[in-house]
Amino acid sequence: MNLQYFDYKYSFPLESGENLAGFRLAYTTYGTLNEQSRVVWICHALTGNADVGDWWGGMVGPGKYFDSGADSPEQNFIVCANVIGSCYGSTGPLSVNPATGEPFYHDFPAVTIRDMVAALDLLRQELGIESIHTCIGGSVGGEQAVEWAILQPDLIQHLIVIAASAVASPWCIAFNEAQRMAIEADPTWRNKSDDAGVAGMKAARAMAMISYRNYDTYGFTQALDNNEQTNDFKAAGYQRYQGEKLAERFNAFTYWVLSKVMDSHNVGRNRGSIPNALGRIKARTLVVGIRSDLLFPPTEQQFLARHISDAAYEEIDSLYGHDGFLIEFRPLAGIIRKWMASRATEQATKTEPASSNR
Ligand SMILES: CC(=O)SCCNC(=O)CCNC(=O)[C@H](O)C(C)(C)COP(=O)(O)OP(=O)(O)OC[C@H]1O[C@@H](n2cnc3c(N)ncnc32)[C@H](O)[C@@H]1OP(=O)(O)O
Ligand SMILES: N[C@@H](CCO)C(=O)O
Repeated sequence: MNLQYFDYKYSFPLESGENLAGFRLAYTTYGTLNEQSRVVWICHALTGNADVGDWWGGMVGPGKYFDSGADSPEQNFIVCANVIGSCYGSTGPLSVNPATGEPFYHDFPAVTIRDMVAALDLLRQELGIESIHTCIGGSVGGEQAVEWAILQPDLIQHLIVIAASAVASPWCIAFNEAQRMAIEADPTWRNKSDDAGVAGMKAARAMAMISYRNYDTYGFTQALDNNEQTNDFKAAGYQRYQGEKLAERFNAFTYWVLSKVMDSHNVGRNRGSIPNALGRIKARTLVVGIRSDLLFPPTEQQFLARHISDAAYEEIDSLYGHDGFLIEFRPLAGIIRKWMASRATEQATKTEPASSNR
């Protein structure tokens, strides 16, 4: 992974009214940036990182839809940055608070999707990117992409939003609160140490998996071994394993902060209404829903598409529910390819000189 760092050394105001005395963003780029480049900005989801070629390997890489190879016709320059508040190289709760010389831990300020996007935009300026050909993200990544398209309507030409919403639903907030209650119930949570609340976070991740997947996912992947079984069910082992797996790469402080980021997402805040906010978007937009998504059900993506002026809506099937955006590469790439081709044809038709009937 070609991880690079952007250090912003000035005071960075947050939506909450608090400030960060500067921040760091870890990011990766693929391809070369020049006048011919097509800039593709990929926004990661809740526990993702800047290494998009790893977690979205079916979409990004040689021969994939987002190919940055010198021989590929698109000449993509792909950027993915770890968001503020996260723990993959960017400033977050485990970073040192310059005011105390100690990690922030519980004192990391509340951040929002808009704060994340403001930081991403400073990185964009640092890279000298004036226009983004495609800004794409799933889940919390899709929320960043939508906010960016609202905040800077002339920046993004093509916006692709997968399994995301305009506003956090009460259902989503309830899932997140239950997870935070699990973290709070961990007696180590008030400790000032990197591993505080880790047992609570494992339980939180197990809860979250139920919202990321669904009844059919578990039925298919964790079926009962036999009719005699009364204990040691596969599904139980899976839940515990997913908690352990996250604990190896994440911490409870970051999990807490990012779950609050999810809750506060509302494009309508201070903008009159949600439709008003979405009405500002000028990017040609593709919104993709996943039929089996329990957490961000397709009605939420249909709402986005209805209120964004130049938007198309598509749906995919997936056994994996919400997490389908991380897994269903083939249908996703197919939908995007088809939509991009139709938009290119439309553009070409619009820019062709009017045909003469003389
Ligand atoms: C930095 C980042 O990771 S970005 C954040 C998000 N990234 C991702 O979610 C990656 C996307 N990929 C995936 O979700 C998966 O790899 C899939 C969906 C492609 C495969 O589906 P699944 O096999 O159901 O994957 P899932 O991740 O749910 O579980 C697989 C793991 O659970 C384990 N597992 C499965 N069933 C059980 C069980 N009954 N008991 C214990 N462990 C189990 C598997 O051995 C496997 O372990 P491994 O990850 O160490 O190899
Ligand atoms: N599996 C995803 C779900 C949230 O979109 C993640 O952990 O980021």
